[in-house]
Amino acid sequence: MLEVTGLKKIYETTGREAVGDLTFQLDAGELACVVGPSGCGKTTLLRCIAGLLAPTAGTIRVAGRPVTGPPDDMAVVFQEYGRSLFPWMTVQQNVELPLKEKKLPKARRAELIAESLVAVGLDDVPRSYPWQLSGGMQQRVAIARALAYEPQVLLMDEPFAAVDAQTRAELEDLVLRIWQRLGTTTLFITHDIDEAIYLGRRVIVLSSSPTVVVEDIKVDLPPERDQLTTRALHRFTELRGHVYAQIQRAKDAR
Ligand SMILES: Nc1ncnc2c1ncn2[C@@H]1O[C@H](COP(=O)(O)OP(=O)(O)OP(=O)(O)O)[C@@H](O)[C@H]1O
Repeated sequence: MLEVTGLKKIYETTGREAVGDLTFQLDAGELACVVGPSGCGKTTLLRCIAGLLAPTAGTIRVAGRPVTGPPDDMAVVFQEYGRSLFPWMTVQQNVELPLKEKKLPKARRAELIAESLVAVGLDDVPRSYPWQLSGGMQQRVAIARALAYEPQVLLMDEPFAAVDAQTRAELEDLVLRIWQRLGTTTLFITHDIDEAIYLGRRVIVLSSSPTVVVEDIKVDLPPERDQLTTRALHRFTELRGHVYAQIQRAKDAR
């Protein structure tokens, strides 16, 4: 569903090689997390996949089609929910906007808005404005907007970095529930090793810039995740230690 092959990105303005040579694939329905040291090019990778930035070399394909601009069948949830929602539009209107772009008929739009707001637990505030909601609720709106769009691939760029720890745990479980129900191919970028292991069925560990894949780990934890019991498993601690060591090694190798 998603193929990144030999991706390289040099920022022309500074000559900085952010991404060196990245290759990985995601099968349809997979949920993989990407972790790496700070500044290792995670956002650069995401922008290239989302068609917002042209790679210097290499190719990205979604469902076999090369990405040359923002793909129709992809949705992105960014870290900064405050800046990704339109403050003059209600929750419902924010969710509806990309559906209008997709030229869906009104009745279908209404159905998708209702379903996605129920999925994120916001069906009681469709007529509120983003600024009337908490940070966690605003990020739920951004997730609902991505889901309503019914993307083939969902990209999430550190979506919970700006919310408090309790809201973060709730939103992580929300992502898992939705993924288990819809099976959307999801690439989740985070700097948080625990979050990557908790959510991911695979964790792709990146090196420092110029970035390569250091390791692609299969997370062999029970498929049903629980904030308390999963994180208390011996295997969870082992995986965390392993990923941490890999990232330290990647940093030291600079
Ligand atoms: N527009 C830009 N122009 C020039 N260099 C850039 C640009 N954006 C990012 N970089 C550089 O590319 C490298 C990777 O940055 P990027 O933001 O992709 O990393 P990141 O892993 O997302 O960082 P963080 O963990 O801090 O979120 C950094 O050295 C950064 O300074």
